[in-house]
Amino acid sequence: MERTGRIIKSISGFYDVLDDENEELIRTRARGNFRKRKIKPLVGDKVGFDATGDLGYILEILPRENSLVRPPIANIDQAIVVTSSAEPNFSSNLLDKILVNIEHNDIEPLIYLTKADLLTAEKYNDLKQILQGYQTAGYQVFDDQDSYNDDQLEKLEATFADKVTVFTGQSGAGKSTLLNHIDKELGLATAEISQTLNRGKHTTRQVSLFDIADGLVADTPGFSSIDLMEITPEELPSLFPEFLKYSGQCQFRGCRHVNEPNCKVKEELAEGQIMHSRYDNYLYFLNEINSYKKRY
Ligand SMILES: Nc1nc2c(ncn2[C@@H]2O[C@H](COP(=O)(O)OP(=O)(O)OP(=O)(O)O)[C@@H](O)[C@H]2O)c(=O)[nH]1
Ligand SMILES: [Zn+2]
Repeated sequence: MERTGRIIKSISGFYDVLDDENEELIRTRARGNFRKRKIKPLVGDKVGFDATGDLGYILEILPRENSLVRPPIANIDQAIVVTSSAEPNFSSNLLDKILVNIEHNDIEPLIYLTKADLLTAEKYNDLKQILQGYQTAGYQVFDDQDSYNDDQLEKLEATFADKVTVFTGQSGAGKSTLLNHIDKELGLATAEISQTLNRGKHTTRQVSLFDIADGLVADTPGFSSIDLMEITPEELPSLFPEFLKYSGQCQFRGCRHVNEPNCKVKEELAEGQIMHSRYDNYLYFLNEINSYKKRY
C-alpha cells in the first residue's frame, strides 16, 4: 500500500522520507520514470512512496505549492530573512530585493536582524526606526540588539510549528550562527567573514530539513547578489504589501504608481504612510526589470 511522507534530505540520488503516519525515516530512490520525465524530487516534496525492504521507492510527487531553485526546496511556508546590521552592512536595497523574491514565491518573509551588537547605540536606533517601517508595512520584525536574546529566540521558534521554514540572507549575515543558537545540537559550520572584501565565505552546502520546535527548518547557502529575473513589471507592485493596501483606490486598475494621475500609493507616500526607501527601491527594481527585457 502506498504511504505518504515528506522528503527531508537528499544525498546523491537517495531521498530520506519522513513518513506522515509514524514519523519513521525511510531511505528511498526515485523510480526511473521520474528521470525519464525529467522530474527531480526536491527536499520538501510531499510524496507517495512504497517501502517493503530496506529501501523505499518514490512513486509520485504531490503537487507543489512553490519551490525555490537556490536552495532547491519545495513547499516552503515562511522564510526568515537574516539581515545583517554590519559586516556586511545593512542595505535596504538588498533587503527589499530579497523580500520581493520571497513574495514572488508565495512565501511569507520574516525579518531577523543580526550583528546589531557591532553598532553604536545611535546607529542601532536609526536602524530600528527603519525596521519599524517594515513592521508597519506588514512584516514581522525581530530587531533586538542582541540577536540571541532568549525571549526573541523563543518568539522566533514559536513561528515554526507545522510549517516549513527556510533561513535565507546574504552570505555572512549569520544564518548558521542563528540556527545553532536555536538548536544547540545542529553544529552547522560557520565562518569568519573575509574582512577585506566585507563579504562572507560560502560555508553552507547541503540542503536538509531539521525538525525544530514542531516544524521543519532549513539553512540555505548564502548569496552575494540576487536578481529579479523571474519578476515581471506587472507583478512587481503586487510584491510590496503596503502598496497592495492602497492600490485598490488608485484611479487606474493595474496602476504602476509611477506617473499615473490619482495614484493612492503616491498620495500615501507623500503623507508618510509608505516609506520613501521602499518606494525608491520599487522604482529602481522596475527599471532593472525593464532593462532585462531590452537585453533579451
Ligand atoms: N558580532 C556578531 N557576529 C556574528 C553574529 N552572528 C554571526 N556572527 C559572525 O558572523 C560570521 C558569519 O556567520 P555565519 O553564521 O557563518 O553566516 P551565514 O549567514 O551562515 O554565512 P553563509 O553560510 O556564507 O551563508 C561568523 O564569524 C559569526 O560568528 C552576531 O549577532 N554578532
Ligand atoms: Zn497607483
